[in-house]
Amino acid sequence: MRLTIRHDPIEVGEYIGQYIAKRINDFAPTPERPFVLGLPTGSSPIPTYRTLIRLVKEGKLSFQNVITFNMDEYVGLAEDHPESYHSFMFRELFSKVNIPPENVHILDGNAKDLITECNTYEEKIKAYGGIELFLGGIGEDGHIAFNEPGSSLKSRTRIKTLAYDTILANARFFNNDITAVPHMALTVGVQTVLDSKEVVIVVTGQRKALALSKAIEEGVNHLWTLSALQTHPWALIVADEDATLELRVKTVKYFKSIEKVQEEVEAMQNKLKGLESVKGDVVAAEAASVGIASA
Ligand SMILES: N[C@@H]1[C@@H](O)[C@H](O)[C@@H](COP(=O)(O)O)O[C@@H]1O
Repeated sequence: MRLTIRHDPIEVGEYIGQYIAKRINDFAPTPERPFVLGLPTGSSPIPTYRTLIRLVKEGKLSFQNVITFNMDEYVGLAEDHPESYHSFMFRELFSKVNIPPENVHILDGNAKDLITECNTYEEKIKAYGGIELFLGGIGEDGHIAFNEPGSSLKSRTRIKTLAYDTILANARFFNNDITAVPHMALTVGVQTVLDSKEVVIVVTGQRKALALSKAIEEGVNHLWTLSALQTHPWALIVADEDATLELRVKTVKYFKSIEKVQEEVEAMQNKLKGLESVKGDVVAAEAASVGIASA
């Protein structure tokens, strides 16, 4: 697992937005081979979504061949309620990028048969060959998606009762009226997230500091479900300075030093690539001068 630290939520959003755009562009998705992206809601990913929207507007990124699967949705909240995750995603991202509506998948919290809805969701993900990159946030109690403390780390998409802390935390979106916050949700499971090829987690703000330390400085534990990420082969957490407040100085220094080394290695690789392409040009020019046609 890597931890990258940026100054504030805006810098975190810029970093993750650029990172995702690069992954999509390097993948070069086509209609036959789309890029499958998992997405979260919440306030934390908003700066990332703003970066993605800007990159699309600048012509540096396209969602034409991107398929999305959202993490979760409330049960029993009308789809057009301003706080439903359907409304959130449309407002914060989908209405502002060139994603075909049929490429978007969000759990239906009003489905007649919620269990079938969850099982079908898992099958749809599988049918696309799995998720390439899952972007996620965390709750203050360390939950990922709506996998509240005590969730099985092997869990899959299912119905979950929300923890009281989560209901309280989300009341800010419902005029601070906790009775208005749905008490149940459909959510992808911890294992659904772990099954994706790559996981990127955004953690910003002091509110998340304890959860971050529990997730990365202690063992894998179902009481802090994000900690399951320690078992993932390709995981990245991007945090702002405030979110690191509960981490040991040693942990922060360690991950910062790793990032520095990584940057040096990348700079060296780019330099070598540059040298190789210059070498390639020289060879091609020499070949042309002695009449060898290039293949
Ligand atoms: N189900 C969502 C999570 O996916 C999200 O990570 C969390 C944090 O939200 P915020 O980013 O607003 O703190 O909120 C909800 O619980």
